[in-house]
Amino acid sequence: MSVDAVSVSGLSKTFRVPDGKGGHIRHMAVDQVTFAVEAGGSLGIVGESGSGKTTIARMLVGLERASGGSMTVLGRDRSTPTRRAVERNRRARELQIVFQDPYTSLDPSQSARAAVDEVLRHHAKLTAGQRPTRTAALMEQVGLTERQADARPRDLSGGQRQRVAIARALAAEPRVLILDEAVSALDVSIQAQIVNLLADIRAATGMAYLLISHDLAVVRQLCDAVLVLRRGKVVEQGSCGQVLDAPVEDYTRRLRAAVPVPGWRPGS
Ligand SMILES: Nc1ncnc2c1ncn2[C@@H]1O[C@H](COP(=O)(O)OP(=O)(O)OP(=O)(O)O)[C@@H](O)[C@H]1O
Repeated sequence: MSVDAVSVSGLSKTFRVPDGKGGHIRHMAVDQVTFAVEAGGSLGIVGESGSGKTTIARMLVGLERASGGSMTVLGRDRSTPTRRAVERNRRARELQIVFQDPYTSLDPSQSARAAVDEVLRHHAKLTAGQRPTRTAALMEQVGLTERQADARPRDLSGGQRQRVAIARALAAEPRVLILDEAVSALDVSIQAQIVNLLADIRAATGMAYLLISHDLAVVRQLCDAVLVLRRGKVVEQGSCGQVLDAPVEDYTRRLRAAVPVPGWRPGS
C-alpha cells in the first residue's frame, strides 16, 4: 500500500486572543481534525469564514505550530518545525503552498520570470541552459504573456500575481500542492485553464492536491473528496458526490445552497 500524501490526526491549534477586558482567552481555531489525502489524491476543504481552513494549511507548511495531534507528509512527520536547511529544502520539494494573496511572498524586485527561475535553480535538475525553456513553458501554462513574465509584482494584477505564485509552486514539482483560495479568485477563463492544468499535472505526475476553496464548483472539478469544517471541527467528510450531492449535515446543505465568498457565514 502506498504512503498517504498527507495524513493529519487529531490536529488542533489554540490561539491566545484578547478577551476585550484586558486579559486573554484561548481560542480553539482547529479542534481534533483528522483526514488523509492518498498519494495522487485530492481533497477539498470547505467551510465558513474563520472555520480554521487556512490555519490547517499554515500548520502543514510549518508557518504555525500545532497545539496537538500529528501530521505527516509522504509519511514523514511535520509536527515539529525544522531549522536545518537540507530538511527545509526537502520539505519544500515535497509540499508547496499558494496563498490567496501572494503579494507578500513574491520578491518586489524580481520579475515573474526570475521568480520562477530561482525555484528551478533550487529544486529542478536542469542546467542553466535548460531553465529558460522550462520557465517559458510554465509561464505559458499559467497563461502569462512574455510581457507579464518580465514584469515586477507591482505591475501585475492580483490574478496575474496569483498565476506567478502557481507557476513558482509548480516549478518545484512538489508531491503535494496546497491551494488556499488560490484558484477561486481568478477570472473565469483563466480559472478554467488553471483547473485543467492542475488536473493534467495530477494525471501525469500523481501530484496530490489540498484545495481550500469557498467555490464548491472548483472543488467538484478538482477534488475526489471533500471535508467540511465548522468552528475548527470536521462536520462531514467523504467523496465529493456523497458530501456535496447528498449531505447529511444541515450545515453542509446551507454551504451548498449559498455561494459563499470569503468572509461569508452560512445563514447570514
Ligand atoms: N494568528 C492568529 N491569532 C489569533 N487568532 C487567529 C490567528 N490566526 C487565525 N486565528 C483565528 O482562528 C480562526 C480560524 O482562522 P482561519 O484563518 O484558519 O479561518 P479560515 O477558515 O481560513 O477563514 P477564511 O475563509 O475567512 O480565510 C479564526 O477565528 C481566526 O480569527
